Amino acid sequence: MTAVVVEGLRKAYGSRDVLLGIDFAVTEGEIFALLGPNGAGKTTTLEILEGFRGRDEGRVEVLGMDPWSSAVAHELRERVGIVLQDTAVEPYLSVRETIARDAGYYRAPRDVDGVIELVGLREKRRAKVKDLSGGQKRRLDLALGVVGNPSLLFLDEPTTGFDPSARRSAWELVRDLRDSGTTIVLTTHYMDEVQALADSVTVIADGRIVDSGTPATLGGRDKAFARIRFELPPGTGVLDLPLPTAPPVVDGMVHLEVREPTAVLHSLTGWALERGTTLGRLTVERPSLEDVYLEITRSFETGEAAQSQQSAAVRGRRRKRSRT
Ligand SMILES: Nc1ncnc2c1ncn2[C@@H]1O[C@H](COP(=O)(O)OP(=O)(O)OP(=O)(O)O)[C@@H](O)[C@H]1O
Repeated sequence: MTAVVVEGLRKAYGSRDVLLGIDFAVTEGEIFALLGPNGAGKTTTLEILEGFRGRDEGRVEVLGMDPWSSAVAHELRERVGIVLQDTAVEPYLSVRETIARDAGYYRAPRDVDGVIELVGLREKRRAKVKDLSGGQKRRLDLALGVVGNPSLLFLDEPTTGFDPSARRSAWELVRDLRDSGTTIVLTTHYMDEVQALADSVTVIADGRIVDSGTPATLGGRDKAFARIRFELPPGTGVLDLPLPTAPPVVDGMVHLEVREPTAVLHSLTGWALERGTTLGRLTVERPSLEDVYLEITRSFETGEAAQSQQSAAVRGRRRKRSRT
């Protein structure tokens, strides 16, 4: 089953085309990551899916509904959770009061104390919102996104400002939500977050989809050459190595690139052991998700710095949830 369908989606702000006909689908029960450089059009896409922004062209379905149709606004609010980059909440309410108040807006909310536990704010449940740290405030945002027990959850850069251990807990929470059947659409600039969480990934740049796949296959990562590096054992030369051709040696390290490293490693390590020696500082690496992401988006980065500043400047205005 498909939770979100986007086909031929186009959007312009004035004369500036921002989405140039994008297509993607989110399968029910998966964590779907929408990635792209600053100004690529991710927030615009999310806002269209969330029903905060209209589109110029294309088909958009969220849980089988058109998010821009006012007839479904109530149903969408019941079934879709949203964690924005910064949610406005009453500063003088306590954490528990804030969550309990939001819970009251839903037909079948989660248990308030259960949600507080889930996001790790038990110690802070009586603290006023204004006294929370940045990371604790983001946890509260997360709590407000899930308290309605949504079947689809939008997470816009959910762990920005979290310390490493809070990020791990947030990842666990997101996985738990997915495992309990919630579909999750995530945007983030952290590739380790994508690697840890995403079932599928779509990269958008300059208003177009430029690649999609899983964290393992994006950018042909699974087919990329493996890089093997090791120190040439003392008293040996490259020609002694059990390899068809002599590999390059840079700063005393042998550099090899092979499609499938198992057999090569087997003969190299066997060769070293037979000689009673080792392959010092041996590493085997494939390109990381960050490497392939940077490669995919490299050509789109130029000229985006100015756009990104513009993007930050307009964010405040757009995040007021007005329908435009
Ligand atoms: N309300 C608006 N009016 C005019 N231009 C806008 C508006 N909102 C966004 N833009 C422009 O549309 C482009 C896409 O912006 P968007 O915020 O969707 O990108 P993004 O991928 O979310 O970026 P970031 O990673 O910086 O959050 C940017 O060039 C931005 O300046």
